[in-house]
Amino acid sequence: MQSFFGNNRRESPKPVKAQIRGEIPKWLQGTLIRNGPGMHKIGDTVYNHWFDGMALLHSFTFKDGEIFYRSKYLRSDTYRSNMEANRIVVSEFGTMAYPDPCKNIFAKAFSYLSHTIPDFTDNCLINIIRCGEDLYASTETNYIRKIDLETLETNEKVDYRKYVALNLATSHPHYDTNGNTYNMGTSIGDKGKTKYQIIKIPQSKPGNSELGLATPGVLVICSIPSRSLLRPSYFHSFGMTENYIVFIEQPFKLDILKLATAYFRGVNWASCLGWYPNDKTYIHLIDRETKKILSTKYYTDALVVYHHVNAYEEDGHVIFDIVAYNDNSLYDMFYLKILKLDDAAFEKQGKTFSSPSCRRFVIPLQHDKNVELGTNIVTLENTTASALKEKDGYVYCKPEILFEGIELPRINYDYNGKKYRYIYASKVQWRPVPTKIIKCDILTKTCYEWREDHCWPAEPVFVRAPEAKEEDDGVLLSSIVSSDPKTSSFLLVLDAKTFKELGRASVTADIHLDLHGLFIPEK
Ligand SMILES: CC1=C(/C=C/C(C)=C/C=C/C(C)=C/C=O)C(C)(C)CCC1
Ligand SMILES: [Fe+2]
Repeated sequence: MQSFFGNNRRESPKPVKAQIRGEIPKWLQGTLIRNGPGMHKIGDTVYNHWFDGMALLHSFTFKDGEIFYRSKYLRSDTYRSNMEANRIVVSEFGTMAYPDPCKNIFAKAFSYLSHTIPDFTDNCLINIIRCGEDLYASTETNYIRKIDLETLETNEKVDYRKYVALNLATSHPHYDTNGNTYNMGTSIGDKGKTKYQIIKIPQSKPGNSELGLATPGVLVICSIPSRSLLRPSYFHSFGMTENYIVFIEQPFKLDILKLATAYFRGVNWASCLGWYPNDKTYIHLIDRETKKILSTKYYTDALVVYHHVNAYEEDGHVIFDIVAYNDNSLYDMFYLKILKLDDAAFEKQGKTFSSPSCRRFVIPLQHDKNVELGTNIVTLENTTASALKEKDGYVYCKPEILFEGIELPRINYDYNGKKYRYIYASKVQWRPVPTKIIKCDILTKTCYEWREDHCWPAEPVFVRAPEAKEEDDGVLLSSIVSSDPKTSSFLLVLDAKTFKELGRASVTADIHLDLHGLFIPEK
């Protein structure tokens, strides 16, 4: 496990033909493009955290029964500056960079003061997002980088701030069936206010290089005032049903004053995230039509969620599923000094971290105003999730635990915002790194697992079969990194219904453990 994480991966900018074993479905035409950290050491300087590494894009292209692999480092401004200096000169999530130490002290003093709300990095390493025909590499700052699907080359640098007041934006947008993209972010201290913004990016006409320039361009659907001006909640994703946006304002907060002073306090951005276990977690439902926030104050106990799984409406309830933790320790687990521990030490350390559970919340949209305080106002059948009516318009919600130990959840996205049955995810046991791929059947509560020795699977991506009738008619794609020097890494293709292996495509290239990605079908 040790060597695994911290070493730099070589890019393979030219297509590498994969060695195929088994039967890859002929209908599978298109490109799986994914993103993740690939370079953790620059010159003599090393990043502290796995989420700091230079973004390495990679892709598997399925064409007429053949599969080609390629990978290329994102040529972000950060990448270029670091390469030019042959050391880390731009700060990331877990690593604060300082100007050349031998620079005179005035330059240093000046550079300290110029880092109030810092100009964040454009090392977009987390995901790939679609705006109409255009693809962007994304992180959680205000920058995204347009990329070329085929060559993985880096194009325009786009700053959300040019279109909308956003200092941070998630890497987990949603898409509607008309090709519009929805995302959420945080506007810090604009006009003295801190608020969460839900934006809609209409699909840009092909060739428009700027983000969603199609008229009317980026739209703010709704602004949600942060409960705290200087400590807005951190959030990594959100939910969307046919009629509602689900936003969870959790007690895992970004301290703006700490953020603004981190630079000359010599600490990293990660240390500006704070966990407040005695605070509540507020659940906001925003009506997509009226753009209004529902007035009922739904809340639950303190939790930390990174990934929403899905959300839908049924019989006057909004049901949403999330992968949640009982504290904020996950991000601490990804410091490279932890990930490089040998297995025994890692296992001891790993057990101190809270593990994920997939939790279902059921939120009644209406309820009889006269019911007794303390009444459970969930009227939906066969769920143990509850919502207790309290005074002053508060409703205390408790989830049903669907599954334990799953992360990086994906679904058949045709069912996003709709009642669904299957979750495809990575299974993690006391270590954040996925060791198995799993299919969870919400109806029967049964799971199927795939694992193999020395194999480290990525988040499984579902691709629907052409004449799909059922939700799980399709395949699952996962790039599997092999830690056995005698075995090449490979792309695994599973039948999503039977969870049986259909085939695998071995690649003699340096495949890295990545974070998230997308399958783009051949047009
Ligand atoms: C640089 C930077 C940030 C980066 C956050 C990152 C890079 C988060 C990555 C999260 C992942 C990969 C989660 C996986 O599930 C913040 C904290 C938003 C704000 C300050 C500047
Ligand atoms: Fe994520």
